[in-house]
Amino acid sequence: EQEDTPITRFQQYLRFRTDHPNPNYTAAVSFLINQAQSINLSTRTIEFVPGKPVLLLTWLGSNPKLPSLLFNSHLDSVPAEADKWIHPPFSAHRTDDGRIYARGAQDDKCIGVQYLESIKNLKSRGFSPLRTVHISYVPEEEIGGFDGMEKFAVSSEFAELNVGFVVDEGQASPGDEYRVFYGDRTPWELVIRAEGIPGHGAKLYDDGAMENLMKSVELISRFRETQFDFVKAGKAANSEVISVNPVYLKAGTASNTGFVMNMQPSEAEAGYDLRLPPMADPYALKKRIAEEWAPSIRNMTYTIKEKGKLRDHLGRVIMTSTDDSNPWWSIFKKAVEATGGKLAKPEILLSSTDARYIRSLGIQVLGFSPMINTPVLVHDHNEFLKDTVFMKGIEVYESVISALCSFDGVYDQVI
Ligand SMILES: CSCC[C@H](NC=O)C(=O)O
Ligand SMILES: [Zn+2]
Ligand SMILES: [Zn+2]
Repeated sequence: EQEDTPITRFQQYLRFRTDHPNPNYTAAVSFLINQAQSINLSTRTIEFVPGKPVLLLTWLGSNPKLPSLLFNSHLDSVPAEADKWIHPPFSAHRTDDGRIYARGAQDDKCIGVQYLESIKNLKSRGFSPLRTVHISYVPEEEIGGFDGMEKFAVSSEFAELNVGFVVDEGQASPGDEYRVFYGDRTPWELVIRAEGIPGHGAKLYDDGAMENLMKSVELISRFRETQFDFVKAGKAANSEVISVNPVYLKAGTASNTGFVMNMQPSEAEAGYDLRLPPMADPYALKKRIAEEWAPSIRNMTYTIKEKGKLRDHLGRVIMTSTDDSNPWWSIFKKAVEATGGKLAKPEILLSSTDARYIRSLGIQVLGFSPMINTPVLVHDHNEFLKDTVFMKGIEVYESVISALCSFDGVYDQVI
């Protein structure tokens, strides 16, 4: 007979194929609904986009008028190159020394199961919450959250939850202090295009498209170096500077065998993954792009797709305060410490999570995944989490959830 333990339940959840590019959410959501019903949580599925469900679980508080708490995770994961893994990425194989290998083991199916397991334990001890606790499972985070959290966050269903404070995913910590994140970087998809005079490949002339584009590519590389130098000099963390990384180059005239080699093309284009930390000045950067990186005098144009906002509706920079003026922070910190854990200095996250959509509503979010002594393997081959770390995480959430939902203070929105 198959065992049924928190670990086997974690393994079951990891085996659902919610990896991109074709995540199947149906089976994973039914599994979670079953788990939730077995501990008497109410369940609700909302499809803002058909086939892309948001699952919402609720544990009603004794004072449901108080702003609620939301614990969020995403259902989807990035793809895995199975042949490059030492154990198949969807087998959730557990080694003799307790490593559970699976895509999603760290990012972020661990927290999705830990939330449920910790509530199960709290319930079995007879604990009941003062504030209502919600758990959400959203689709599409890994590809930007546009059909997931972005729509959920602005929905009437979300507004009705009256959320006061949110905990979302964080990242593993190789050391023995838990990492916690008070802000994300905002992604911009930047494409620069150059047009120019076409001509014979043998001729030297000004204003060719490739020449125009390459000048910009060099300028952008130089800017990238200045940002990276701050990091290398120890003046800023990687996540505190603007990163701009080339992700594609497109130019040339196609031939049957590849490219026509004696023609200088009339169009050329480059794409960048650009990330802005919350404290960056988006206007200054846009000016730089317009005047230096894609100036019309060099026949250049550009598009920026902003995948999230840097400021809330009142124009405030979107960050969660992590000092003792914020009672949610103090309660969270003490709750982690009560389990014998220590928090590292709060950080900005290098990448971007769904937390940015909630922060842009003016609601505070901390990014937290309780994994210490664990190498950071998000989106990497051989992603794993140790069983002991997973089990300890359940205990940490028991402490965090019970402390936050017992907070009876009046300071419900301290930004
Ligand atoms: C364009 S938003 C993409 C969101 C994605 N999140 C996790 O990796 C990221 O690249 O950070
Ligand atoms: Zn994630
Ligand atoms: Zn991810």
